[in-house]
Amino acid sequence: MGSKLKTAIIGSTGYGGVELIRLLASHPLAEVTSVISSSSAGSPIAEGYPHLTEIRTDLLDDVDPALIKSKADVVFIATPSGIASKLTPSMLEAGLKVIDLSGDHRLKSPEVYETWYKKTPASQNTLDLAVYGLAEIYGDAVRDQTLISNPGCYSTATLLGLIPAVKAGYIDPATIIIDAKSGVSGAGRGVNLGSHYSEVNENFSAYKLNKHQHNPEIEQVLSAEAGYPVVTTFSTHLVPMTRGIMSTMYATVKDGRSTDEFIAFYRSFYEGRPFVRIRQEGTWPSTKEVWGSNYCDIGFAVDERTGRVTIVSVIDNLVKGAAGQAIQNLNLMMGWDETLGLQFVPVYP
Ligand SMILES: NC(=O)C1=CN([C@@H]2O[C@H](COP(=O)(O)OP(=O)(O)OC[C@H]3O[C@@H](n4cnc5c(N)ncnc54)[C@H](OP(=O)(O)O)[C@@H]3O)[C@@H](O)[C@H]2O)C=CC1
Ligand SMILES: CC(=O)N[C@@H](CCC(=O)OP(=O)(O)O)C(=O)O
Repeated sequence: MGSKLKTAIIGSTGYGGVELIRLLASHPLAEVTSVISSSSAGSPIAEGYPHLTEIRTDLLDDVDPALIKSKADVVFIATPSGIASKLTPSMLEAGLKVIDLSGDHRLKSPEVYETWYKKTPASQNTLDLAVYGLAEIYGDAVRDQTLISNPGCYSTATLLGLIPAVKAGYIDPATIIIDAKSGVSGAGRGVNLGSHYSEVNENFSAYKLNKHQHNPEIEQVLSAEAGYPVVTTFSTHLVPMTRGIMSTMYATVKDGRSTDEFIAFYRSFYEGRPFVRIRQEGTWPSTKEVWGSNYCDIGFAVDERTGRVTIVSVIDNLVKGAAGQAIQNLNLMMGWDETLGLQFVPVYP
């Protein structure tokens, strides 16, 4: 225990924070030495999460940069958007490395952030410092950095499914349509009408159409990869399940590429990246097949009749979409094997 890297979690009483606690409990080189709460400091975390009884007996700490620095070297910030932007400068000043799970440091333009999140943006200086941690694509840039911005859950599933095809010119980026669905834990632990059992159970609803805050994040990355501005239609839906995201993407195929060519190209693109698994022709992934794991599974179907490809990408929103990728980024930041503490077989059925 003594020689492990010490980490702290702000927002430890939320779903993302509690998932970090679960995953880091079996990390070989890192441990959680401080769990932090803005509303319940002084209480044991197991009071709100009895599944942590006898696993974490320590009391929740205050959000105090000096206290956190006295206990840890890296801090995960798993708070609602609009809060990490306020906390990060004081954490960096205290000498902590920061991994932000919220949306506050993903968009490079403060104006774009303000438009989509309707909140006060982080300063341009802090945004310039932040490295976007889509681990399979930008992992090399994460090493030795002090501020990592963990991608959005929908963005992770979507971008891992689209980037290779956009980069290599397999599809026309102007034709991309993204149809995405999430389980309810994506909305966090806070109670609101939209995540109420009676509203969600036996229901399937669209929300935030053309207004979702992950749309500019997806466009920012695809534009950089394409080399020119890309805009996408991005539709989000709530599914009556606890965990899981499925992003189904449609685009016009270039140069008559076949399903087999997509599969072979994506396999070579993600070679050596163990968390992306490409399905064989005729099988498409489902959310249960990645449940509780850090995998992103991707499948393809080119329709010669329409000239379009359908790309299906699934993740567990709380693992690859949040805490798992944050730990993958911690591993990359520290120069460790990216799979440390993340080698879970999905829970099935
Ligand atoms: N849920 C998911 O699947 C994903 C979530 N994310 C992002 O990760 C972040 C956390 O999400 P999630 O865990 O689901 O959210 P939750 O709502 O479950 O938890 C957020 C936590 O933030 C803490 N918090 C609230 N206000 C403050 C504050 N002013 N200062 C410090 N802490 C505060 C709260 O704890 P307390 O009151 O104890 O301080 C709360 O438990 C969000 O930005 C979310 O968008 C990203 C990808 C996926
Ligand atoms: C089901 C559900 O409500 N999901 C959330 C996921 C977003 C999220 O996690 O917030 P960030 O923007 O900080 O990544 C949503 O659609 O807003």
